[in-house]
Amino acid sequence: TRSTRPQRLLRAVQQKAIKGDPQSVISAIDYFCRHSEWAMNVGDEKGSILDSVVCEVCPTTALELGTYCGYSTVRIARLLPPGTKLITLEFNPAFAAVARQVIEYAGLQNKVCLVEGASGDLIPKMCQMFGIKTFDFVFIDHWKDRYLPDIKLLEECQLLRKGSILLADNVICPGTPEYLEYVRNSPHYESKYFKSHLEYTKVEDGLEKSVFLG
Ligand SMILES: O=C(NCCCCc1cc2ccncc2s1)c1cc(-c2ccc(F)cc2)cc(O)c1O
Ligand SMILES: [Mg+2]
Repeated sequence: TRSTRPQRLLRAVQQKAIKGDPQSVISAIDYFCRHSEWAMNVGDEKGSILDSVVCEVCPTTALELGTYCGYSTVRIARLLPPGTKLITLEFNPAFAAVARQVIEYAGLQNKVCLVEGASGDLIPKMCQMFGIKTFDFVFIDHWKDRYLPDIKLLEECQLLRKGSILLADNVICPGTPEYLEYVRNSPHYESKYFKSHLEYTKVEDGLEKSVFLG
């Protein structure tokens, strides 16, 4: 049977990147997506904004909603000091299977815990599954209509603390209007928009960074 796009992306990593070198994995995926097939990774332009926020926060506990092929997982995990854990949730088993191999190729499997399932089911189990009290950093990049319900769920489960940072992808394209309206008008968040472009295109998109004020 024909291969899938995530499988072709993984093959590009295995053929072009250096095992154990996260930067070469990132570059191989970006090259594949620019020159062979577009894929919905956060990409290099928004990816460097993601990098700067992760470096500023220096999280000890981090959550990613939406793993896909593991591109942003590798971007985040490569910046985390030893002893920190990135938990990443993926709904689609085929995406998760590819992401595990991409993360392992980058040599970051010891810093990442990939959990398969729906965010709405898994978020309430974070404490019992991982003993996580609160997340310092959350990268939101899954179903666009789940952004708002899932941050409300994070609040309800008391998984956010004063100063927790949320960084949301695609707030313009495909767009998350209800989420934006909420974090920009809620007294519980201080929000800032980082203008950029949809990965590998000239279409406007951006990241919204929101600090939970408690
Ligand atoms: O849908 C996108 N991303 C989510 C995939 C959904 C995967 C999920 C993970 C998970 C984990 C736990 N619970 C539930 C879920 S659901 C997405 C789409 C575009 C795009 C932009 C323009 C286009 F023309 C076409 C696509 C660009 C992007 O950067 C994206 O991130
Ligand atoms: Mg995205």
